[in-house]
Amino acid sequence: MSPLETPVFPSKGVHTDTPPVSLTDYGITSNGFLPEEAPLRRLPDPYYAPWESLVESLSTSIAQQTLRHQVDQLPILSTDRLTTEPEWRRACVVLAFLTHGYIWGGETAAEILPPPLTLPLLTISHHLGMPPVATYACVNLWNFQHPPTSLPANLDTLHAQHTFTGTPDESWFYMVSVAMEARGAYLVPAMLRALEAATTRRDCGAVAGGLRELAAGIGELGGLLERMDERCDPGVFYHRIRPFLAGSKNMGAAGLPRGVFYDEGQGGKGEWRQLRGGSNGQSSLVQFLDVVLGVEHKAMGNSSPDGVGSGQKGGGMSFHEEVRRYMPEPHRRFLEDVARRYPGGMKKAVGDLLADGGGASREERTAVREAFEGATRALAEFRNKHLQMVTRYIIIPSRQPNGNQGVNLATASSRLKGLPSSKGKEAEPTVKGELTGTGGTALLPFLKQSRDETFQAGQLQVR
Ligand code: HEM
Repeated sequence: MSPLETPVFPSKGVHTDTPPVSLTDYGITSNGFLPEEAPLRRLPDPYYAPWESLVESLSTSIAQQTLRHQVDQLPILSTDRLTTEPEWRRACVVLAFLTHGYIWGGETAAEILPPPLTLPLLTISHHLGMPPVATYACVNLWNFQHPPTSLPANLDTLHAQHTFTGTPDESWFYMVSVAMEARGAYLVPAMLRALEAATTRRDCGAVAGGLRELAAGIGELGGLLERMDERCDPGVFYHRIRPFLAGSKNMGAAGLPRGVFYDEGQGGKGEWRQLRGGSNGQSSLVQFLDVVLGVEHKAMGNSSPDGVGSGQKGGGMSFHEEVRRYMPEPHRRFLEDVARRYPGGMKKAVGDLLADGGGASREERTAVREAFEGATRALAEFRNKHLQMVTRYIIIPSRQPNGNQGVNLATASSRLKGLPSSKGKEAEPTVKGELTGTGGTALLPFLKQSRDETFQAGQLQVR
């Protein structure tokens, strides 16, 4: 059976090979949340040549500060000629790069996005079920290339199709995530089977085996994460790459007090929007691991309005819940359906197994408990590695002068503004100045809370 035919949600209590729902319904492939085939390199219809030629020379136009003028001259192209999903995704990648290049690629931030960008981008993002910005899907999931004989899990042969800076560091930064998504892909069907074994068959051997597999898989993801240092320089990341991924939320200090106006032409029609920037926090794979284990995140990014004019508010929602809106719609739906199908995930299922035994021996129950604790520890350790990386790539460079250029628009917004933390207190002034993530989060307290919530999930009540 191929991974695509793996039963996802067989009827409860019945072990059947006929899946009522399959992973393909959620856009999940044998590469997990990555597409099955490497993304298109170009839109096939020559009608889209104006977009393609601009994105091809993106880093040069940004460096020469000609991009805005070129975008302003673009014709307003229709999305009617996008016929397949890979084409819609390709169009999203192209316009997301052009959009962030337009906003952040000048002496001052551009507050107004022109109709040649906004009109097609709004239609495309609506089609894909994501906000009209450079999401994790645009810069990572749909922006890679690899040789035909290689697999996307092989980080050494992966390259980004597009970057803002033209640096190998930026390509590597994106490709580390792509390799992680590919490496973790097998965990999706494997963990659904383990959840099924825990909740319907109550098969201790399968549950313990699945959880051990999960711990090992997370360890591999952590190994890939640590390879970031090989080819992505922290100074290049902080001063040159990261500013382009910034959003329009909490960006007053960078010249976007109202966010960005998406000008839809027709005499001033349009909307001010405040949206998060591109962040790996939008990875569906990592959130899937949380759902599987039953990790509950309450940490908030911040209390600023989000999605102004769209009727959506960030307030009251945890960061993890909020960023699901930045995932492709089928992936978001998948996470919601899995959480609904297995409420409380493994934490609840393992707790139930341990509480009533279900005929399992003491040894079997001990094995399940230890495997569960090991898997949650592995995910918390992954988050610890990530925290260390954030220190190396954001906290330390934020103390050092920017040797490359005078103005760094997006980092200007990172200065301490006394953002409220999730506990309602002022954000911890751990490091003078730099405290917010590209998504606008009060950085270190938020990441530490996410890690601690993962450790807490491993504390089973039943003994
Ligand atoms: C140079 C490397 C990296 C840096 C500097 C970095 C920075 C950050 C920052 C600032 C946040 C806070 C949220 C936000 O601003 O949106 C964040 C969150 C997050 N990042 Fe990274 N990141 C890096 C690499 C990665 C990679 C490769 C992954 C793997 C997919 C990842 C996964 C996450 C996740 C899942 C969150 C949400 C918080 C959590 O669930 O623990 N990051 N990251």
